[in-house]
Amino acid sequence: MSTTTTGAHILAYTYPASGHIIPLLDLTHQLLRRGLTVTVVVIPTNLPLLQPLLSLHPSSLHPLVLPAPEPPTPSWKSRMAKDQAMRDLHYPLLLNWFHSHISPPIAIISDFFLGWTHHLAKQLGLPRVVFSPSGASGLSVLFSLWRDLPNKEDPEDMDFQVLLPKIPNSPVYPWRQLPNQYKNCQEGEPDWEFSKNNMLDNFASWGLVVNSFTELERVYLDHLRTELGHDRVWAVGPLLPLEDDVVGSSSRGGSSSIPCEQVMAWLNSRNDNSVVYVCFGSRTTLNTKQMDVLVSALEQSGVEFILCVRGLDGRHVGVIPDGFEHRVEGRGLVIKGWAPQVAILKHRAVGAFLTHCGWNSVLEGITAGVVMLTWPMASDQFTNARLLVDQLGVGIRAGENIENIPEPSKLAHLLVESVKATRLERVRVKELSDTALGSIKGGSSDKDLDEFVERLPRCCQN
Ligand SMILES: O=c1ccn([C@@H]2O[C@H](COP(=O)(O)OP(=O)(O)O[C@H]3O[C@H](CO)[C@@H](O)[C@H](O)[C@H]3O)[C@@H](O)[C@H]2O)c(=O)[nH]1
Repeated sequence: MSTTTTGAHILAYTYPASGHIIPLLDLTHQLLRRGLTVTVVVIPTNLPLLQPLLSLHPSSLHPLVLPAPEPPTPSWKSRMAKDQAMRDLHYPLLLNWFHSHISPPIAIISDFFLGWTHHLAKQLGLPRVVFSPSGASGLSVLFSLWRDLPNKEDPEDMDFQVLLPKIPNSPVYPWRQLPNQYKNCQEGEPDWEFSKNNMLDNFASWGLVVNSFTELERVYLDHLRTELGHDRVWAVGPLLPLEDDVVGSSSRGGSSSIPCEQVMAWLNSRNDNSVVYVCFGSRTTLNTKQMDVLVSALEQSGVEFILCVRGLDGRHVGVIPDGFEHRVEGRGLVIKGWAPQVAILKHRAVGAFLTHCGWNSVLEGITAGVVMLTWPMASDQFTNARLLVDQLGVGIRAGENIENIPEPSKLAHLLVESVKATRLERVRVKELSDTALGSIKGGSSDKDLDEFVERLPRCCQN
């Protein structure tokens, strides 16, 4: 890592969802360590997430708290409606803030769901850098969909095959597995126009920083360079809390519902690679059938496990049946709420991870060197699962959303297999873990980050 002496000031604008804000804050940490000054835009509820970083960098990190848009009654019609309201509220506030700042940022880095910031940056005469919390393969699919706009004739045909021949390995997806923002809205609707423009604005931006590493997704990164028509694409992942930052890894993205020490003590008494960690990210809830299958498989399997579950207010979701925790007492730990995921995955006792394949979970699982049982549910997760199983050989297919819910006995068998020492996936994922760690410790991602930081002040002189 090189430390810049320029102290350039940049604006990092986070999208308010855990899977998006966590990696951008980890990137901010890296930029601060390289000597940049960073103003981070957050909505009030996310301000506490900045606290660990603020205590490490009190003079070079500045929060800029902007209000969240007021929800209409009864609530938002769609995520896109909420995103548009945020744009309408934040755009003029940011413009004013820039104009009144004595030493304003020289560049804006913002999440790919904030494509409209391209126009703000343009109006200010600044470069905008896209931050992708998804991998290069997932992003390639999103770009390809919004550029080529594939459509199906029969609106009911969820099995309609969508061919994406330009992307490496020419993937084909059934319509049902396309990201919601694309498959659930119709051309001509306001949501559609907003989503399309918001995504295509990312194409027009100055640069792209991806939470991935070259050795993991080389062909997709190259594909993105070709599609964008320039080489200002930097792979800087896996973005993680620093290894020596105990606070960072135990409270990343939120405070744990159970004290982290209690979870670590539980894991300390287990054998190496014996425990399966089960978690479906920050927002996915299981329906009743999915939950029934999962708990019954965990019971049948006899494996040791940590199960992290969450329910979202007002949603009809599967719940853990009465008596389950008692029946698995001694070999299963249930965390209701937020789990210290990175700390759990890094523990030597954890050997496998049943995951929905959110990209952060994928990178955290790879870095920790655990075998992944894949059960993708939505957005880029089907792409991520294919990468893990078919291309990297470090994952085992377990399920697919509601269309492919495994039999409890089949899932129980996979849980047992996933912690076996002899599985080839374990050998491969350990190697990939070494490569991932090498990339951020002086390797490809470290170099990309250095180059990105060096090019920032220069890009502003052009
Ligand atoms: O109890 C929990 C649950 C989650 N996490 C963390 O929260 C993040 C979750 O991110 P991810 O695994 O990517 O899942 P989602 O929250 O579902 O992420 C959304 O954003 C990702 C990045 O774009 C996409 O890949 C996903 O498909 C999308 O659902 C990870 O860092 C986890 O370590 C915890 O620390 N504790």
